[in-house]
Amino acid sequence: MAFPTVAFTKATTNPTLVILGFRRQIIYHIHFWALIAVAPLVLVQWRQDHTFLAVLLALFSLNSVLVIVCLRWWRVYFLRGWPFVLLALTSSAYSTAINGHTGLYWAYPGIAACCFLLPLRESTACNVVFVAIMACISFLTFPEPAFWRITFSLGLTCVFVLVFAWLVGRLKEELTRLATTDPLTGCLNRSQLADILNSQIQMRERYERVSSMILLDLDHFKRINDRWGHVAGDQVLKEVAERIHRRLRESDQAFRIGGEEFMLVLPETRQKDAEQLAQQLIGNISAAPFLREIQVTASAGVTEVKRGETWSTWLNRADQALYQAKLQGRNRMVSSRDLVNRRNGLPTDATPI
Ligand SMILES: Nc1nc2c(ncn2[C@@H]2O[C@H](COP(=O)(O)OP(=O)(O)OP(=O)(O)O)[C@@H](O)[C@H]2O)c(=O)[nH]1
Repeated sequence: MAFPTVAFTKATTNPTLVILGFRRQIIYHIHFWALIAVAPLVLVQWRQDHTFLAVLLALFSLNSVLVIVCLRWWRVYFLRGWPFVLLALTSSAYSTAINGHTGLYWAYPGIAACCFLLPLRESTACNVVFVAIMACISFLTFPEPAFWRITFSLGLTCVFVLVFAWLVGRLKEELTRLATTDPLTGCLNRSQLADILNSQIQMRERYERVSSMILLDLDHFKRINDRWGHVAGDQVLKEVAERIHRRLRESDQAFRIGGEEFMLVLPETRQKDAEQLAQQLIGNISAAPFLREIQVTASAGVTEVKRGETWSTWLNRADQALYQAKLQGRNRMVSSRDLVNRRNGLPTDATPI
């Protein structure tokens, strides 16, 4: 049987968006199948003169339709799972109180859905309260042996599904980490580069917040590989990343965007401060040899984001500055301001380290 699938994300290479797409699929399917199962019961309960229960189930079905429509046509989910959980658990508790076993059966899928719709802490709290309420109702409704069986089986279902949901959450985090970081250096890879640069551009457009970028490239890295071997080259890259991370702020982000090329995104940092940081990083890299004997230098291009530019033009300006640093003899930083000054015939302060 073919499941009703919905394209919740356009084809994307951003792992965070892919995960979000899967989450929406889960939410969609839970609401879709619950609607099919519960909608006919509105009529059944209405006919049995259980008006309050019929109203609860009608509200539940209405909420499911709303969520399905929002997800399918607008790809948004703003209800955060609470209406589903509250209506499902209240209906099954109330139905158990008036219908006995026929209501109780709905408690099990209700518990499972709760674990996937709410964050872990909220679903744990919600399920603990629900099992306690169901224990009270079954104590009053069923003989004592049945009360114990119901309470333990509901509790065990809770534990199983919570453990499963927790593991799925861990798996999701781990997959995101693996998909967004470079395994050698631990820096971010290119997968989220456009999103992160775009968010800095938006901060510039909306709130006049200034961000800067440093492109840092190791000099003559091919020679290091040729002379010391690829394994040593890998070790150098790893240590360069460590030296970079040691110097960065918590809010800064370091990407490895090519073999020996790093990109640093510095929120709330003006060009002048970014230039200083680039000089310090280049100094740190050349100051002490790697693996005790490998002398490494690096060149950098620095630029601040401008109003109205796209992330690719911003990156392009940094790239041109880096190119100039290489042309001017390497082991130095060139600022994009210098390029503009040079074009206008003004003095530049490209700084050899
Ligand atoms: N060990 C190692 N080497 C890599 C890795 N990725 C790329 N490289 C090497 O990095 C070198 C880059 O060489 P080039 O692009 O010519 O740059 P370069 O020698 O640093 O010269 P300039 O950038 O012009 O100073 C190549 O030899 C690649 O094989 C990696 O993950 N590990």
